[in-house]
This record gives sequence, C-alpha cells and structure tokens, in this order.
Amino acid sequence: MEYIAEITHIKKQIDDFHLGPIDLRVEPGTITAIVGNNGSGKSTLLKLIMNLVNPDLGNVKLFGTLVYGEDESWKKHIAYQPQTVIGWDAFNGKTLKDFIASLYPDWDEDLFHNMVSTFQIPLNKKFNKLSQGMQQKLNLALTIPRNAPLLILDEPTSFMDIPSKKHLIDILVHWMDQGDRSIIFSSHQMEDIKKLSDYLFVLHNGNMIGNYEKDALLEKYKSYWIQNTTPLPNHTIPGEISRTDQQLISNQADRTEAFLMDEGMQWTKRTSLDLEDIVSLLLKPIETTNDEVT
Ligand SMILES: Nc1ncnc2c1ncn2[C@@H]1O[C@H](COP(=O)(O)OP(=O)(O)OP(=O)(O)O)[C@@H](O)[C@H]1O
Repeated sequence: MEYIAEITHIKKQIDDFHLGPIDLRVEPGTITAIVGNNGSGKSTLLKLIMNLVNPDLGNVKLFGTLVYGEDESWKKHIAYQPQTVIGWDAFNGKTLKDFIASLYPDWDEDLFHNMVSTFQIPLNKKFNKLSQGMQQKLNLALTIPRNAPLLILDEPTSFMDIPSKKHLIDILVHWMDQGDRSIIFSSHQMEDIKKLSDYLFVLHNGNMIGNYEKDALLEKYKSYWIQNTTPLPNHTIPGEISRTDQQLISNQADRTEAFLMDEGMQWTKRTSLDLEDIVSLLLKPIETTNDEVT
C-alpha cells in the first residue's frame, strides 16, 4: 500500500513538552481527525508533518518522499491551513486569491467563488480587518480550492458560527467525492469529527493513545445494564473499562458479551456510546483505559 503520509517513530521536545513517539499511516481516500486535550501536541504534529518543525527523532514521508532535504516535490501535493497565517494582514482577499491561485495549477476558481458566496466573505477588506471567524473562512477559501490530493487543516472551524460549520462539512464531503483525496485535520468540534472522520488519531499530553477507525470505536464501546438478580463478579470482566452498580462500560463488546453469555448473566439494556463519550474515555489517564481497540 502506498501511503499518503507515513510518520515513523517521531519524537519532539519543546521546552518541557514531549511529543511522541508517534507512528501514523494515512491511506489514500481517508479522513483522519487529530483529537486531543489542549496542549496535547496536535498543531505541533501537523507542523512536523509539514516540515515546519524538525523532529528530534523519527521521520515523515509524504507521497513516498522524506520531507527533509532538497526534494520538496511533496509540497505541490499538499494544501495546509495553519491556525494562524503570517504575512497576510496587509492584503485583501482578492489580492491574496490572485497570488495563491497563480501558484496552484489545479486551482478551482468556481469552488473559491462558491465558498466566498456561501460564507459571505468580503474580498475587498484587508485580512487584519476581518473578524477571526471571517479570517478562518477566507483562509479555508484560499486553501481548499488548491485541489491538492492531501488537505491538512489545523482546527478549521474553531471560530465559526454553527451554520458555517455545517456548510464547511458539506463542502469537504463534496470535495472528497471528486477523486482520490485525503484530509488530516485537528479539531475539538465533535460534530465535525463525527461527520467527517474515518479515523481518529488520539493524543493525550503529547502521548499517542492510538489511531482508531471511527466505526470500530462505535461498534466496540457499549454500555450494559445487568439484571439485578445476577451480581457482577468482583474481578474485571473482559472488555470492562468502568462500572457503577449494575452498569458496565466495555470497549470490547464482543468479548464482554461472550463472557456474560457464558456466565448466564443477562443484560436488560445495551446502548452504544456517543463518540464524544468514547473520546472522553480515551483521554482519561492512560492507566485506567483498556487500550486494545484498533
Ligand atoms: N514555539 C513554541 N515554543 C514553546 N512551546 C511551544 C511552541 N509550540 C508549541 N509549544 C508547546 O507545545 C505544546 C503543544 O502545543 P500544540 O499547540 O501543539 O497543542 P494543541 O494540541 O494543538 O493545543 P490546542 O488544542 O490548545 O490548540 C504546548 O505545551 C505548547 O505550549
């Protein structure tokens, strides 16, 4: 399999913050959400991927090419939206668009104008005169139409109002439908993560918790209410990650159910967990999670 991005055993220390070791492989045609607590290293990881920060150890390959050294051919395959852009303040949207469009041969002018009209972006105002949300929208309108096969977005909707977030999800879904494209984005917005991602790459205080297929997570995390007549055993049962009275939460539903059936224990109710609850469980201190879900 030719991966779009291959991150191998990357480590980085910035002052007293340690990131890694991190291993991540991104397949073509997929969307990966980088999820984690504040300061967990999401932006730093994206900068490492873009070769804007050098790793202390490990390496990054994009489209089969190491991102260090003289061969920068990988750059033309990537459109990166950083959280803050430097150097745009004095220019208006029209000038920025003319400059950026000239650099990208596959620039999609129609998509740019659709985004300008959907988000009602004033193209005649200087970048530093726009609100934070509007700056974010213009930044996206100057990034997505580059039509590079890999789109990297750092918290794309953090300042956006609710309808705009929904519009952006539609735009990205449509963008993905048009070819063999991939997205890596960092986000705290559960709606974006739920609707867009195929994979969740979870970070906690610089540590990699895991790279999870979203559908597998939703399938494996279940909550059970066990009949009062059959008390739960004192020991931890397969898959169990927490319990209160007769309620049990498992991250390996198949193993838990096999055990309960073997022991003749019946549940009166079984529910799937929300992705938000699952992420909260994954971000709990590492020693309390049973991390076998892949
Ligand atoms: N240039 C820098 N100088 C000093 N510390 C830095 C620098 N860049 C990042 N850090 C530190 O690295 C850690 C990770 O920061 P990063 O911005 O990658 O986290 P994040 O997960 O994106 O956070 P958030 O969700 O709050 O945006 C933080 O502790 C931050 O203070």
